[in-house]
Amino acid sequence: MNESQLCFIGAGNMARSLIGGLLADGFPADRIRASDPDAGQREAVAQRFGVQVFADNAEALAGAHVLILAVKPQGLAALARELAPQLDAANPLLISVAAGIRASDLDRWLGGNRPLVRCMPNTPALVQSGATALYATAAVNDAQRNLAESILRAVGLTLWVEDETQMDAVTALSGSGPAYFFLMIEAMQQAGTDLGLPADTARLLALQTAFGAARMALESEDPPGRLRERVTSPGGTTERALAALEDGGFRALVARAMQAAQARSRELAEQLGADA
Ligand SMILES: NC(=O)C1=CN([C@@H]2O[C@H](COP(=O)(O)OP(=O)(O)OC[C@H]3O[C@@H](n4cnc5c(N)ncnc54)[C@H](O)[C@@H]3O)[C@@H](O)[C@H]2O)C=CC1
Ligand SMILES: O=C(O)[C@@H]1CCC=N1
Repeated sequence: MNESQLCFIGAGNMARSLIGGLLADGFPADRIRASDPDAGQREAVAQRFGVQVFADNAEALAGAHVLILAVKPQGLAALARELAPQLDAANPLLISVAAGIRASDLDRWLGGNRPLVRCMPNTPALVQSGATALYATAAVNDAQRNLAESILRAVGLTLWVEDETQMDAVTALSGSGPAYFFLMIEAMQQAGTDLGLPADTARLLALQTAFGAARMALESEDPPGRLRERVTSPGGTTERALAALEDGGFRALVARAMQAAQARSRELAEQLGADA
């Protein structure tokens, strides 16, 4: 991605996470532009990251080699139709981060046969600890595939899926996943406070424990189940806690949550993809 100019269309949560992660990786701010109709969003991005911002998408994308479409799925069809006539001359690589929207629908809205990569990143990209699955359409050549991968790899782990339908499951797992862990941290912090700890102590212990467990699981050759067993002394405290979680249907609840997210991703594809 050495000389590439990147343009983010939509400067909200996901764009900011990607921009922040790219800058932390050493990507120069003067090669990133962002556009957003919302003045508050533009100001926030310009102030925080020092990138050039635009109210007008056409102005922002001039000269860009890569366009990252980071608007809500509901706004993607209208945006793609607006962009289509402006893409012919430069033929930039397009990267969509939108949940649900199928590459074939987006490609149709963009005028057809565009080099288009659909991906599902997550917000820990901000701290270069993201996880992104990518899917390329037939119009994407090897150089463009490498370019898309290098952009997302700069902010965390990347992997390609060859079967696009898997993107709905990826969205349910890693796209939405940070929110599940944040909820767990919130719940543990609250429970710690309720058990009598000062709020700051409960917060720090919950955060460091989540971080330590994730890091240990990542770095260990043992599966998480084995690591769990090593915390669980027979007749001890963890055993009681885990029994309460299992009795409460924790695993089934997680499965239900992810099935709901996958179903919503499919539903978005059906509802919004029908837009001619
Ligand atoms: N937030 C997350 O954790 C993740 C979000 N995504 C995807 O990223 C996309 C954006 O989500 P968020 O950043 O969370 O939403 P957001 O609402 O924070 O940001 C979207 C931005 O797009 C702007 N926008 C709307 N219409 C526009 C247009 N025509 N041209 C330019 N900008 C326009 C809005 O003003 C807003 O600032 C969605 O499609 C979502 O599915 C994907 C992975 C994770
Ligand atoms: O909640 C959403 O729809 C987006 C996609 C994955 C994470 N946030």
